[in-house]
Amino acid sequence: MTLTSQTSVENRKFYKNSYENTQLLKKELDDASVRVFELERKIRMLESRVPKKYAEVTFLNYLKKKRILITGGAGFVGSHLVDTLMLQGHDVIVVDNFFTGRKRNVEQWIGHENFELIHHDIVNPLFIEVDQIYHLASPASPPHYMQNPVKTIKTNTLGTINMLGLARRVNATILIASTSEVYGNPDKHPQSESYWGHVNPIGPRACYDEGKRVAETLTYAYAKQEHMQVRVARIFNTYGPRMHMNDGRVVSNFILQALQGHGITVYGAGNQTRSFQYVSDLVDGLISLMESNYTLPVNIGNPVEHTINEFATIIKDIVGGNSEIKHVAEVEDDPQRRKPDITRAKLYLKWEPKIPLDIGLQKTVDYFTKELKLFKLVYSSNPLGNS
Ligand SMILES: O=C(O)[C@H]1O[C@H](OP(=O)(O)OP(=O)(O)OC[C@H]2O[C@@H](n3ccc(=O)[nH]c3=O)[C@H](O)[C@@H]2O)[C@H](O)[C@@H](O)[C@@H]1O
Repeated sequence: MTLTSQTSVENRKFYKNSYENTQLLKKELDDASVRVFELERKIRMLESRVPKKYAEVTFLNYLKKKRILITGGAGFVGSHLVDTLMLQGHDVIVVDNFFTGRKRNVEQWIGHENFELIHHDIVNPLFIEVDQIYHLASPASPPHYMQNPVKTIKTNTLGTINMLGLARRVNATILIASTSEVYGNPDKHPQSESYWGHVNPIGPRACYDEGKRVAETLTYAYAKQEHMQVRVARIFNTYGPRMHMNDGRVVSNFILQALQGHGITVYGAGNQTRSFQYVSDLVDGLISLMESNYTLPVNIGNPVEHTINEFATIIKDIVGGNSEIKHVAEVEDDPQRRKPDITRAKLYLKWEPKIPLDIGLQKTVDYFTKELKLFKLVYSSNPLGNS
């Protein structure tokens, strides 16, 4: 064998060995990740056997402590409201059918003496004793509410009747979570509460838009006829941690796409606008409204408005990476401009949003980064998703 051919054999051997070593290391790393994941699961299981540590809640005497029902309390917004009201020291009862809500969102309170979780669909009547009701139950993301439009209408009509009936029976104050969607594709800008809206009653969004409009109508009919204490919050686009990975709304879609280096999907030309509020601002607004004496609808939203194109760039800049912004088909009846006029909230609730978009988005990006890591670990250890 010549010297050159001997060297090339050695080179091949060297590369083969280092390739095999890398593959071996990669496999060991993957196995270690799975083992860490399984150990974490075991630790969680063992921890569940020892008495749980809860965040410290304020002590309220029986005159100040309220029994508060939150329908949809295991959902994205509901669970943040649960946290705040629990920390304030109230008795909190969550009712959820877990269609879009998750036990995981409220697991931090399960077992606490002030907390109760009821698996129940509010389309059926509910008989409990409470002082206040935050009625949040309904899917809110367009792909979710359009998936079963009849159920969405039932939840917002029958469900609302049941909750108004409960409030009447026990003389509770009830807050209805309405939406900016009652303004439809608005021909007035920004939208104030006196605007009656521009809704297509037979379009794909109608199940939600009209469902919420009927919910408002029912609320004021009950208030007038039964002399009840009612509050109506018209909630504008809201984002933050605990949004579902499959939520389908723009904030979670764009962040997850940017984090994974996928194309950022702008629907249509991207000139449509939205104004985004961080979830803690919404929670403060809802509590201020409930505690006020104001009975007419109030917009709760952040008036800082962006086009969806601008929003895609903002998220891309925060996340970094190489995602491209790609334009895909527009969605039917997509509202073209949306921005709340919050004069009423400022005047009657002394409320306005505090969290700037960049701060709120950073917290949301951090949340989705963790969620994605967990999802990948679960998936790699159990690709069929069997439990
Ligand atoms: O986020 C919310 O709180 C609101 O979200 C929805 O209303 P919408 O404004 O249509 O919410 P998104 O689905 O997040 O869409 C916002 C805009 O982004 C666009 N979009 C969405 C998702 C996506 O991947 N790409 C994209 O360009 C949509 O076409 C739309 O113009 C709900 O219908 C409201 O009830 C709810 O208050």
